[in-house]
Amino acid sequence: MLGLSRLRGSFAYTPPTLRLVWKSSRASTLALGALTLVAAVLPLAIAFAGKAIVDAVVARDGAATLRWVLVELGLVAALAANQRGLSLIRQLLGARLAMDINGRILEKALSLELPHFEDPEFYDQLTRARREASSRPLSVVTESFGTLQNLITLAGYAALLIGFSPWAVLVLVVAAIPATVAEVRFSNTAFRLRNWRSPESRKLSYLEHVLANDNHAKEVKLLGLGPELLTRYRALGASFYEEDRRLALRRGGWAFGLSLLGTGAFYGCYAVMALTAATGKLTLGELTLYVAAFRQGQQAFQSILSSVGGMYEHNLYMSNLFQYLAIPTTEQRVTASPLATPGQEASSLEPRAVMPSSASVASEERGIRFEGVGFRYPGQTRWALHDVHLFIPAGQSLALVGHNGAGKTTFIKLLTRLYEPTEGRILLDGRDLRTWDMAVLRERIGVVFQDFAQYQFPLRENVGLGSIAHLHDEPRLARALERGGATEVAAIIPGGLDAQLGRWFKGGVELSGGQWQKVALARSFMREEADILVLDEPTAALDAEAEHAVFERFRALSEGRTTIVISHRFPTVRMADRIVVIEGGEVLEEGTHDELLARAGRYAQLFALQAEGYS
Ligand SMILES: Nc1ncnc2c1ncn2[C@@H]1O[C@H](COP(=O)(O)OP(=O)(O)OP(=O)(O)O)[C@@H](O)[C@H]1O
Repeated sequence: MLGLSRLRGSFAYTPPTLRLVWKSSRASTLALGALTLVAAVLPLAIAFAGKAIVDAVVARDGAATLRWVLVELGLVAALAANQRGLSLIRQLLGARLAMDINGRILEKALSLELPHFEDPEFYDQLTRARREASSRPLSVVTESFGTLQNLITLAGYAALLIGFSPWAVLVLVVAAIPATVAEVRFSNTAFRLRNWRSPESRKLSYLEHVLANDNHAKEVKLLGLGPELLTRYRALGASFYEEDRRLALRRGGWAFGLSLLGTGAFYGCYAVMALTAATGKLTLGELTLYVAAFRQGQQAFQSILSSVGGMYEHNLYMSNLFQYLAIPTTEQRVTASPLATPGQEASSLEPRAVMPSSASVASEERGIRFEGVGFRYPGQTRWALHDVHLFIPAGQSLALVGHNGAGKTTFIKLLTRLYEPTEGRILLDGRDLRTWDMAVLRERIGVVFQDFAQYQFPLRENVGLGSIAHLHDEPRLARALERGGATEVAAIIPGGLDAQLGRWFKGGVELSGGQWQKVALARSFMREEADILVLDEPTAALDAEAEHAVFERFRALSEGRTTIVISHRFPTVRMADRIVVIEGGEVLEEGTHDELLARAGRYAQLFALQAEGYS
C-alpha cells in the first residue's frame, strides 16, 4: 500500500528541484505557472458553455444557441493556443535545464578527487545522475504544476457535481485510487530495476566503446574480437529488454484492468443521471453538464493521482542527482578537519600551511619527507606502499626503480595528493601535505605520468594547458616546446602550432606515440615555477637518442629543483643523485649508482641484467 511516509518521501526532492528550475529560468517558470492556471479554468468554462448550448436548443432560442456556440469556439481556441504555449515553454525550459544541470554535474566532477574516479560505485552514481538529470527536473515541474491545474479543475467539477449528488463526487474519488496505487508501485519497481542495473549498464556502454572507438580498432580487428564482443553486447542488451518487457506487460495489464473500474463507475453514475433526467428532475442541459463534469472530473482526479505516481518516480531519480551533488569533496573533508581553513589564495609559490598544526610548526626543513607512509587502495587489503621512510632534500634528483607493480606510481600519487596515505604522513618543507592549500601545492609540482592525456585540441593548447595562466605566453610556449623536445614536432606537422591534434575532429593530425610524449613533456615544462618535477616513465615511447636528449635538457632545467624520475632504463636512472629501489611497496635499497653497485644487491642485479640485454 501507499504508506504515508512513502507519500511524503515522494515529494521530498520537489522543493529543491523547483528551486533548481527557478534558478535556471525565472521567466519561463513564471510563464509555465500562468499558462497552467489558464489551462485549469478553461475546461470548466467550456463545460458550462456546453450546458448553455443544450439549454438554448431546448428553449428553441436560435440566437442564444449561436452565441453560446461562438463562446465555446472561442474557449476551445484559447485552450488550443494555451496548450501550444505550454509545450513551447516546456521545450525551452527543458533545453535550458539540461544545459544547466549537466553543467553542474560536470562542475561537481571537477571538484572531486582521483579516488572517486577510480571507484566503480562513484561511476555508477555519476552515470545515473547524468542519465536522467536533464529530463527529470522538468518533469517534476510539469507534474507539480499539472497537479495544481488538475486540483483547480477538479474542485470546479466537484462543486458542479455536488449540485447533483455528493455521492457522485465520492464514487469519482474512490474509483480512481486502485489504479494510482498500482502506478506508484510500478514506478518504484522500474526505478529499482534501473538502479540495480547500473553496473551492468556500464558494462554495456563499455562494450559499445570498445567496439566503436579508434583506440581499440586495431586490436579488435587483428585479434578478431568483434563477433565475441558483439555477442556479449547483444546478450546483455537482450536481458535488459526481457526485464523491461516483463515490467511493461505487468504494468500495462494492471493499468487496463483498473481503468475498467473507473469506466464502470462512470457508466453507473451516467445511468443514474440519465434516469433522473428521464423523470424530468434534470434538464437536458444539466444532464450534459453533470455527465461532462463527472467524466472530466474523473480524468482530472486520475491525472492528480498518477501525478503522485509520477512525482514519486521523478523524486527517486532526483535523489540520485542530489546525492551525487552532495558527495563531499576532499577539500570539504579537509576543511571539516581542524587542520585547515579554505580560501587561501593560490598565487604565491611560498609554502602556505593553512593553519600551523602542532606537528608542523617551526620547521626549517626544505624537502619532501615520507614518515612511515603506508597506502592501500580503497577496497584493497594489500598494501601498495608500506612503511616508507624517506627524505628527499630540496634540489636533489631522485630515481625510483622497481618491478612493475612495485608501487612507484603510487608513491607519486601520494606525493601529489591525488591520494592520501592510509598511515603515516608526508611532509613538504616540514609541513604535513594535508595542511597545504591544494592549488598552491599543485602549482609547485610538475608531473608527467606514463598514461598522460592526449587532448583533442590544437598543438598550441596541448602544450599551453600545462600552465593555463600562460596559455597565450608565446615565449614560454617556445621554451616548453624546446625543453620537451617538441619544437621539431611543431615544425614538421602541417599547420604547426595551430594544427588540431588527434582523430576526433575533422582535419586532425595524429601523432606517433613518441611525438605525443614529447608534447606531454613540453606541457609539463610550461610550469616554469614548479620546483618539484616528476617524470613517471614519460620517455618509454621515445627512441634512445630522443630519451637521452630529453634527459640532458631535463638535467639542465632541473638546476636547483627537486626531480623525481621513474624509469626502467638504467642510462637514465644512473644520472640521478640518488636512487631508491622499491619492491613490493617497500624501500629495499637506496644510494648513488656507484654505492648500489658496490653493495651488489637488487639494483646491481637489475643493472647487470639490463647491461647483458644491451650487449
Ligand atoms: N587504482 C588502483 N586501485 C587498486 N589497486 C591499484 C590501483 N593502481 C595501482 N594499484 C595496485 O597497486 C600496486 C602498485 O601499483 P603502481 O602503479 O604504483 O606500480 P608501479 O611500480 O608504478 O608499476 P609500473 O612499473 O608497472 O608502472 C599494484 O599492485 C597495482 O595493482
